[in-house]
Amino acid sequence: MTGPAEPGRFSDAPRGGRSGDAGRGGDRDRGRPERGERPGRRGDGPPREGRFGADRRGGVRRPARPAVDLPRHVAYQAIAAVHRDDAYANLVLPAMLRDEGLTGRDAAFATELTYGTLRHTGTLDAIITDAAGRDVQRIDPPVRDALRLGTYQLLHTRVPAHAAVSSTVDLVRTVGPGATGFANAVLREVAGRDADGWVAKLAPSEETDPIGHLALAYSHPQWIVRAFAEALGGDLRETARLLIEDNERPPVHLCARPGLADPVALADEVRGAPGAFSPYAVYLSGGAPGELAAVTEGRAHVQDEGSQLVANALAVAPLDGPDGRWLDLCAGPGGKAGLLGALAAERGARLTAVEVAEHRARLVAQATRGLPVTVLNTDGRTVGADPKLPEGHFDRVLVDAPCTGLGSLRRRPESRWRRQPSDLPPLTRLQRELLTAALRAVRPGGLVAYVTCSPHTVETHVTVTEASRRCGFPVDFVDARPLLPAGMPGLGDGPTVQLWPQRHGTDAMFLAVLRRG
Ligand SMILES: C[S@@+](CC[C@H](N)C(=O)[O-])C[C@H]1O[C@@H](n2cnc3c(N)ncnc32)[C@H](O)[C@@H]1O
Repeated sequence: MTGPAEPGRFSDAPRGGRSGDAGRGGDRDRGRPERGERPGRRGDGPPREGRFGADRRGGVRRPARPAVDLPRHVAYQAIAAVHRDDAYANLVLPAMLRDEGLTGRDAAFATELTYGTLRHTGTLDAIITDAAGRDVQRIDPPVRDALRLGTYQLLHTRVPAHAAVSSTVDLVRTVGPGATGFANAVLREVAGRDADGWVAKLAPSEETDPIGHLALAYSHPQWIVRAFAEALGGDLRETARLLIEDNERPPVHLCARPGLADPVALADEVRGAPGAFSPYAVYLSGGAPGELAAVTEGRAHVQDEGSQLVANALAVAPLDGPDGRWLDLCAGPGGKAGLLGALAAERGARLTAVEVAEHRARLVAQATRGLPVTVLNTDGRTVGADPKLPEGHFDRVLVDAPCTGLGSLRRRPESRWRRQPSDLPPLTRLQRELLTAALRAVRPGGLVAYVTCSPHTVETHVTVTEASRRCGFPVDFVDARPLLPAGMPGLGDGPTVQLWPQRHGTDAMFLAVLRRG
């Protein structure tokens, strides 16, 4: 799966880390408007007109209540929307930044606070519970979100402690009046240790409970840490490196569409750098990718390099016989269909792109405009029943299956806390059904690439093994490693491939290539 780029001008944004090492937020409080000079919010918040307001008793002017500065206010609103309305930060935050007119460093600061607070929520909650002497779940939700934001600033940015505390107390004054004393006391307690000090106090012992330790130290649910550790063969050091990557701002990659853009020229055009692995990748170092001319003109699209690699692997896998009918069985929103469609155009092939959700099918149509792609808004499991999806018809088939998305947690900051182990059974059933449909759709001798943006072995190895065993056709595994660029490190023993953020700088994409006998 390819997620939208993290909003804001990420070149300016301070990076959050486990310790205060990476934050550069401290500078932000120097040279910024005094609190109260800028209005905090529209409508129901402190007045926009300035630092002094009219005394309610009439006439006499006195200092107004300090307002919350706009970046923190926006971050708070985004975090509250995620928790209150089940919103997605990568959708609500850009809209809020736009509505409030936040750009440049202010937008980057609001983005860092929002994403950082959401990623670290589990550990922030454990710290707040300890500091407050009461379960964080018993704190009024608006005050709880304000405390999370304040605690994140204290432990993961270089915002000076006094600024983190006072701005959070100001925020609590507007969202939970009556709790300012409580918030002040909790934050002062939090400020008594740094992030490492809190981990030392609260995390289970590394020796007796290594999973519990990593979960608290790097703010992931334990079941996810366990799944990562299993997929990494029990290597807990590498698991820790992966968890650290999940807490970083993700890179933004472009895919220079083959035949439409040259990656080296595109890298010059966007002041990026050609990718390390994908022949089409360009790494961006800043800017708003959606606004680049190459993207608006359809010469390139935003796509994680790992997604490019797995789609390209299907296209380059050796195949005997006809090679003109390609199928993408789970196409929305169209990232891989965009790349496969451009490759199909070069090779005289045609791609059928299937997507069950209507709005996502429309996105696929947009993403593949001008390419030899037919979009079908239907269920991929109807292969054989839908005349447009005949059995044994296609030469190359991609199944980029719906999955937990555990391989792209860095792009979806709240996702790790929303996902549950109970999501796995219905997802893996659907994955098996879609892969079985793909094996029905491909002709004998044709190829199926099964891809997930999750390294969870239940969604990867178990699904592929079960589906290929039970599909009713002879199926061979093709070694996927030679289908990736020569010299790419860390691809394991094959025949499947697992990419990793901490090894390859990509999302954790899984790839299995199957040939129908
Ligand atoms: C992982 S995403 C695919 C990402 C896409 N390949 C890309 O690169 O942009 C999985 C997609 O499968 C779609 N989907 C889920 N169930 C489906 C089904 N039964 N048939 C077809 N598409 C389905 C989802 O709506 C979602 O858009």
